[in-house]
Amino acid sequence: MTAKNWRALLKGKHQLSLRLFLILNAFSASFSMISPAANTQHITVPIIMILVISVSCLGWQFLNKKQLINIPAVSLTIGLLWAAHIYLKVTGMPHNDLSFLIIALLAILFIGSISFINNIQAFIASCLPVTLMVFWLDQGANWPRLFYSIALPGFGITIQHIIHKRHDNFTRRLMDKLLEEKETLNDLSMLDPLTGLYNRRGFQNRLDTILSIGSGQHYVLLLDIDHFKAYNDNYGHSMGDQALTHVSAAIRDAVRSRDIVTRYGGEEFMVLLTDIDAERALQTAERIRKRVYDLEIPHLFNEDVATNVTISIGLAPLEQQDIEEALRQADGALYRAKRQGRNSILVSDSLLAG
Ligand SMILES: Nc1nc2c(ncn2[C@@H]2O[C@H](COP(=O)(O)OP(=O)(O)OP(=O)(O)O)[C@@H](O)[C@H]2O)c(=O)[nH]1
Repeated sequence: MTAKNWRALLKGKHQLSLRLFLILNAFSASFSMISPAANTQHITVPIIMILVISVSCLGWQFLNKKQLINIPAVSLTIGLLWAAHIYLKVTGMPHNDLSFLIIALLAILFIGSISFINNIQAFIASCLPVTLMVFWLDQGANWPRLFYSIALPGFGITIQHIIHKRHDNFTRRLMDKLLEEKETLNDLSMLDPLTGLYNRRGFQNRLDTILSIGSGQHYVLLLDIDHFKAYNDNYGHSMGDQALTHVSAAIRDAVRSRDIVTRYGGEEFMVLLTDIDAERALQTAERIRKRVYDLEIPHLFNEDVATNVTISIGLAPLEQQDIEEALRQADGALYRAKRQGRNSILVSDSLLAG
């Protein structure tokens, strides 16, 4: 998951909180009209607007699931409308009703805190207008009680917000870690564990990238260790593994970083020389052959070839991005190199014809 996806997930979570906020406000506005907390004007313009806005936003969100509603704007608007409603109610009363003010304040704080536990800005936007209005209407007569009514939920939501933030951060870190490990596993699944070279999957992955860029001429080398069965049979499988590792490193060192070196089979390697001409490709093949020879890994059973480990190489051009055909041509050249005495490089018929 990318940081972008994470942000989208958080936005989705906030939109869900907004839905709860709208439902609670619609419910609360309807209830205030049917069963008002004080016997003054029941139905005010602000309370009708709260109901209309809440229901409209809910309907709009239901119809346009992918469109996000501006949460601070909606919560501030509803907060201001509640403040206006309270003002109209209180100014219609013969004297200030503290219990009405406290019930109104607690109701708004309850809706804000239960909906926006993970969105402190929206909580403030929805509750601040009412809080200021209630303090202003009370004219400081009962400020300790009002302050207590705000301080308690305010403290609660702050602590809950911190806990939520910690949970979110923990989940985020956990996901980053899992993502990192997935990348590592992905990389590992593209590498041969013995030699550290690309395996066929890794090769295909790199090849796709190179072909999509699509510039220059590329050449394929197929390389095979000579009489490796005899090496294994006489020196043992574990020595065989060591020889494979050294040969792999020699091949890797003999080419450029942009070339792709692959363990193609047991003791067979493939190199894709990228963006290179035929002459340089042949020179590179010769450099590889010599590097392996110069390793001087003793191989007394290399029959008539040498007394150390050697490789044979087939070289073919990659034409029209047809890797299968290039490999077939390189394999033919490798086969002939083996028949003609090994420890040598032969080029494909297609290259000779060209
Ligand atoms: N030690 C070791 N040996 C391997 C591995 N993979 C393949 N081999 C051996 O490589 C040998 C390949 O032998 P062959 O295909 O008969 O060819 P060769 O003996 O090299 O003869 P030519 O290719 O004709 O020169 C087999 O003995 C395989 O067991 C490996 O991972 N480790």
